[in-house]
Amino acid sequence: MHDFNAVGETYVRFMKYYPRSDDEESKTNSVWLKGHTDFGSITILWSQPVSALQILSPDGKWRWVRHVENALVINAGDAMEFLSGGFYKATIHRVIQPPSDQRGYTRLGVFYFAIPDDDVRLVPMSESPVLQKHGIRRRFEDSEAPTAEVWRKGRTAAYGQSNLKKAEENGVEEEYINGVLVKHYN
Ligand SMILES: O=C(O)CCC(=O)C(=O)O
Ligand SMILES: [Fe+2]
Repeated sequence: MHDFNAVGETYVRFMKYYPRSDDEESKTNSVWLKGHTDFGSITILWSQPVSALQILSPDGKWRWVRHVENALVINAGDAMEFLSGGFYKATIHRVIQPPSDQRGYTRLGVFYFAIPDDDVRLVPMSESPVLQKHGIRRRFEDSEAPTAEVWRKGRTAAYGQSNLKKAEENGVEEEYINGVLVKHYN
């Protein structure tokens, strides 16, 4: 599934966030990267001291991911949710302006995005006794489940391009990618 010799797009990203002006912050509501899920299986983030990453908790509150020295933060992604039949939910996370005592620093991010090999079909591992015990939630009929390649290309192509429709109730932006509802949380 994550075979070193197979074709796929597992990658490492190194990213620097520079402090923004008050004008930029007010135009973007202090959101640096909108709420989203990553599309691979897991993402490994090196914990680093300038807080900015938040996750959306099931109670609807955004919570800071606290820095722990030398720790790794692991996010489950879409592929993990599909393969585990919903047992592991893709983490909804965002990046916002750091708390006031940490503003003014350049923030470094180092991320490892593990993505299943291109030819892996994202169907639940229904032979797993754990999933059988907890129940399997399918997002697609197995016959229509996308491969990792189709899913990652769909999600990548959609970045910044699609016309997002604001959902009436809560202001969450939504789009369909290969028949699956993808949400962007502000
Ligand atoms: O900067 C961060 O801590 C997270 C970045 C992120 O979520 C992403 O690049 O997908
Ligand atoms: Fe992310």
